[in-house]
Amino acid sequence: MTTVIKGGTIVTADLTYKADVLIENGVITEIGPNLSGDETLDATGCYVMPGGIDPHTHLEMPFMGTYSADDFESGTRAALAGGTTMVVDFALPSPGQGLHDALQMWDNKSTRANCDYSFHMAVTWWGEQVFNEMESVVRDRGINTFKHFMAYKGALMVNDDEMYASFQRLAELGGIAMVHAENGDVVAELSAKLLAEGNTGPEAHAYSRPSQVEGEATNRAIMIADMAGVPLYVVHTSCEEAHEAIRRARQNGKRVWGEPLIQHLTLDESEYFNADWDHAARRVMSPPFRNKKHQDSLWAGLMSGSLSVVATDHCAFTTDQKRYGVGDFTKIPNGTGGLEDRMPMLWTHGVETGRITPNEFVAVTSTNIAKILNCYPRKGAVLVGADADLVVLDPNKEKTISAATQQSAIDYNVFEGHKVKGLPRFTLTRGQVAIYDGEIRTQEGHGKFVKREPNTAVNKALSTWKELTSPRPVERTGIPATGV
Ligand SMILES: NC(=O)NCCC(=O)O
Ligand SMILES: [Zn+2]
Ligand SMILES: [Zn+2]
Repeated sequence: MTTVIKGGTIVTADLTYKADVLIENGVITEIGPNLSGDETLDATGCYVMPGGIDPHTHLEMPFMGTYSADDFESGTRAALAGGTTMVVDFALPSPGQGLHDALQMWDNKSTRANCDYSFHMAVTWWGEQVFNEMESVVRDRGINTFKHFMAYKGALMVNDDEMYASFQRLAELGGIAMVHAENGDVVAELSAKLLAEGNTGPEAHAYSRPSQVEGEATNRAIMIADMAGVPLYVVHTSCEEAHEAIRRARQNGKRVWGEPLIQHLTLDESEYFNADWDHAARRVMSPPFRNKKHQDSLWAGLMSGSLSVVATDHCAFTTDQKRYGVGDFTKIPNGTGGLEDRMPMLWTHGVETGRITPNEFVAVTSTNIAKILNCYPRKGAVLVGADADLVVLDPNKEKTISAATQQSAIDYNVFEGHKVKGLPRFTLTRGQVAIYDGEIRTQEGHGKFVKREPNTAVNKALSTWKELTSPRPVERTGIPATGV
């Protein structure tokens, strides 16, 4: 059975051209004019693009005394409805738990996925077992990215010595370090002070995490990664201070990538000052939403290339779950949704406004991610031989975002009421049409795990450079006799 996508304009990270796309057994087999197949998808007036890759999700994650509400079934259904065809979730060992043990739990949950997925591994504690298991996680399981939380003190946070040890290990293994960059010690101090002064509401979450805590931690992680000789990926970059650290590091030749979220690009801190407790608490996430100055910085980073990708950090909690934090903002589960909305929100606020081009849109939602995480060109490409993970985006299709019509399991949407233009006419996951003109045709269990090899070109270049410039003894001709 073959499928042809006919009459559309192909938009990739570097090209825009008219052609049909032929798909057989889940992969692209031909691109060109006048193709035909058993099934035809009419893409007239549409852009045919690589499906989105969301590099940062937390599906059914145990966190802050509960589990995030979207699992691999509802989460990947939401993803496909919005044009995203692959998610990368974080396998999170609890303190003392082995990495393979945690992976087993994520393997069990992910069997329900509707689209392909991969995992990042989190380093939530440090010891010989973690050091040893990292090797087989990279070599046997095909996971080359390891996240370190510099915040969530007393829970997931690791200290600088642990981070440095883990980064060095990753440099040896050809992996990539990731960080949640916030100074967890300062956040803990500020939170305790705010609570003691009677600041218990959701707005205090934002007060407890000013942009300086993120800027400091981002810069610290960059310097530690540079000393360890490992490439660094900074998740959910939300502010100018963090962006500035990334921008400066990149200009100085360091291998660093920054990942803004669609929430930080389009929603601001005024949400926390809403008089309705539920409204504000539903938007509690770390880092918190910022002001317009920070948003402009993030947009400029995407336009100039100092920031590389756009994610969601999809970690959705219901209103009831958010209410665990009534009377104490530190108990509000941190996280917001966005899987269904990332692509349409970015198209609307990025492409429709002229802030980014359609090709840049493809780069930051898909191709750059596939290249950094090392699954390109199987993913993130419209090329013969690539998986047929595609979105046929209709630039004239509009909707108003509403929890009433969303795929996510939660009872609200942080983008509620936002009008978006640029929606999938079709979304294909390895050739299977999962979204057909608004109709959900997802298949639970269709998704497969995507292995990602270590030692990317960036790893090789960085380790070559580090080796070349490493400290070595000076060769001297005349060495004086030992003094008495
Ligand atoms: N971001 C957030 O608030 N929740 C998800 C966990 C994390 O990435 O920090
Ligand atoms: Zn985080
Ligand atoms: Zn996250």
